[in-house]
Amino acid sequence: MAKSKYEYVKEFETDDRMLRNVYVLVRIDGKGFHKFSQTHDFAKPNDVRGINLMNHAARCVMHELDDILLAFGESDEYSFLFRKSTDLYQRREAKIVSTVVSLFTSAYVYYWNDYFTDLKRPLYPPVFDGRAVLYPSEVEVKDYFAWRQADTHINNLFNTSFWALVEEGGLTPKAAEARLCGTDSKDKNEMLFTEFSTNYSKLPAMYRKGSVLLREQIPKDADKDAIIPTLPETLPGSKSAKVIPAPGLQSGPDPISEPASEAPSGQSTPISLDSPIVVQETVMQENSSNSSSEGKKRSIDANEAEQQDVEEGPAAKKEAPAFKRMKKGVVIDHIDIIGEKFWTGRGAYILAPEKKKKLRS
Ligand SMILES: Nc1nc2c(ncn2[C@@H]2O[C@H](COP(=O)(O)OP(=O)(O)OP(=O)(O)O)[C@@H](O)[C@H]2O)c(=O)[nH]1
Ligand SMILES: [Mg+2]
Repeated sequence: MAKSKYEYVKEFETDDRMLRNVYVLVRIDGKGFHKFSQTHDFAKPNDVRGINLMNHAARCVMHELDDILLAFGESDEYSFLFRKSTDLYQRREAKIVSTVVSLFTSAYVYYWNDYFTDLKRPLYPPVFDGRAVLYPSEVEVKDYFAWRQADTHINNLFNTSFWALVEEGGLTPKAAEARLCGTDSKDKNEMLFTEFSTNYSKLPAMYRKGSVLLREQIPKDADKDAIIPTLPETLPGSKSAKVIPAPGLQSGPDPISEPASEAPSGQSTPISLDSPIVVQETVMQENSSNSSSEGKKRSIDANEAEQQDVEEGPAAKKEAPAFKRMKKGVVIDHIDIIGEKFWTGRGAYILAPEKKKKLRS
């Protein structure tokens, strides 16, 4: 076909294909969410409706883009890690970033009323920006997520202390800030406990640790939304996310070891691991009469499970609950991703070596 005389303008486009064989990390962040949260009367310091809506929007992104292995969200931001060998849009940066941002933002607005049930739609359109960062090795990927989760911890402890002083203690914001100036984590924990009877480590893990989206095995017949558990105290009354208030999801005693002194934002802080909430096992327990043994079957692969159903026959099938038939799904949890325990455990699949794929020439 003959080219039009105007077609030469295409030559002005820049080639923004990102380097191959490195991890692609896309982070989105709400623009002016300080004002947005005030305008929409978000609870301070954490609005459970807002957090669950962010989580829902992030899930939509993961459902759409299979190459995302892991996502982490806190406050008004979400990070998405793509597998090293992703060939999505031939790794063109603008296409990838704009797709993530656009899908996230439209889902945020689309599902708004499921969470903010008394307001049909946001009072003005929320805006998110996005960027892509390339990480050459597993070391930087782990440190990246440690950085974001340490940030969650530091900000949340500060905000919890700040709003306790203002809302319960009657201090002005300025006085509260002055009171917290120079304090470390231990001081804040102590203040919350002695002055406001708040045991910080017992606050919902979703506030303290952020939200982690993983790809794991889920029951084959599970509705992709139904598998998303939420802390009982965070039930948003969502219509689209059928929340399972699983018994194992209460925020129990949580021996998080606080950093000795406040690290500046951006510096990894040694936070110890507590017992993670194992979502899959919780779901299984709900369906199972023998929870402890059934819980161990969480790693059964979909084909393997179907095969077992066939081999074991109808008698075995009667005893075996339906969830033996598994598929990969997106699950949400609020666990420590700082430290090796996560990366060698539930997160092991994320950094596992990929099968060699022929690269496009
Ligand atoms: N009250 C309340 N505020 C929240 C919540 N989540 C996020 N925010 C607000 O969103 C802000 C997010 O921080 P930033 O991204 O640094 O602030 P921003 O106003 O979005 O600024 P830019 O990202 O630079 O545009 C927080 O400082 C809070 O003011 C929430 O659950 N409750
Ligand atoms: Mg922001």
